[in-house]
Amino acid sequence: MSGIVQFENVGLRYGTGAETLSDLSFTLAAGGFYFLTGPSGAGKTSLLKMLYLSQRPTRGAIRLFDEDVVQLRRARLPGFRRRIGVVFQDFRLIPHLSAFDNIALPLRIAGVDERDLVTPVREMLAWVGLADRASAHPPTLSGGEQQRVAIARAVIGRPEILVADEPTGNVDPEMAARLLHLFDALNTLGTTIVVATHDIHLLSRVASANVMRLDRGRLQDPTGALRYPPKADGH
Ligand SMILES: Nc1ncnc2c1ncn2[C@@H]1O[C@H](COP(=O)(O)OP(=O)(O)OP(=O)(O)O)[C@@H](O)[C@H]1O
Repeated sequence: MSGIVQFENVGLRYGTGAETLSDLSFTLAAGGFYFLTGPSGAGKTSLLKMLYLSQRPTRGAIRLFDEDVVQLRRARLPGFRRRIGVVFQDFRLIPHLSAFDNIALPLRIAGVDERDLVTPVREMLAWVGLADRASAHPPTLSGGEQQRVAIARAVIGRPEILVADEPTGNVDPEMAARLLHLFDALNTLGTTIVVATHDIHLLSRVASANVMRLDRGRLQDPTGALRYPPKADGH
């Protein structure tokens, strides 16, 4: 098995300065749960952007769903992106759409019938604790509420990969645990999960999760756990 995501000697340089990310080589197994952690500025968001195809690497190879995506033609990008749910650090909700309509968006884009999307959207609103805010618009929601709408929108279409950048940064510990449970449930259904977080308390909450640590643009992988299959001796 080759993994759903493969990075091979990937490097990223913004402009003409030093590389922001260097020598990234790892494989994520389909159906795995991965945390990406590391200090502020280590490059977590930059790595995720390459994974969800909003940033091309300056060197190296990236394969998604068993296809080389570095030289992907622009016309093919939407097809790949539809298979990846993204929770952006800055949410990126559509301000003139209600919470309900923001969450319904991926289903509408996928052509789901209006009659069939009401129940899943309402269930998702309830799951993230916003059942009574369905008609509220993002500018009238708190940061934590907006974050929960963003998470609901990212997971509702059951993407093959879910990428979440600091998805619990604006919520209290109880809600963070609930959201993580939602990711875990999605993972059980087969979605590969990648969560970038500063919050080291989150890391122990998903027993099956692998932890990827970035430090100054390099991945720390002393045990080789990011290789699939893992090394036979477990070290
Ligand atoms: N578009 C860009 N142009 C130039 N430099 C950038 C750009 N995006 C990020 N950087 C730089 O790349 C480095 C890594 O940033 P990145 O946002 O990936 O780190 P991070 O680990 O996600 O940080 P944080 O935890 O604070 O969100 C930083 O030094 C940042 O200033």
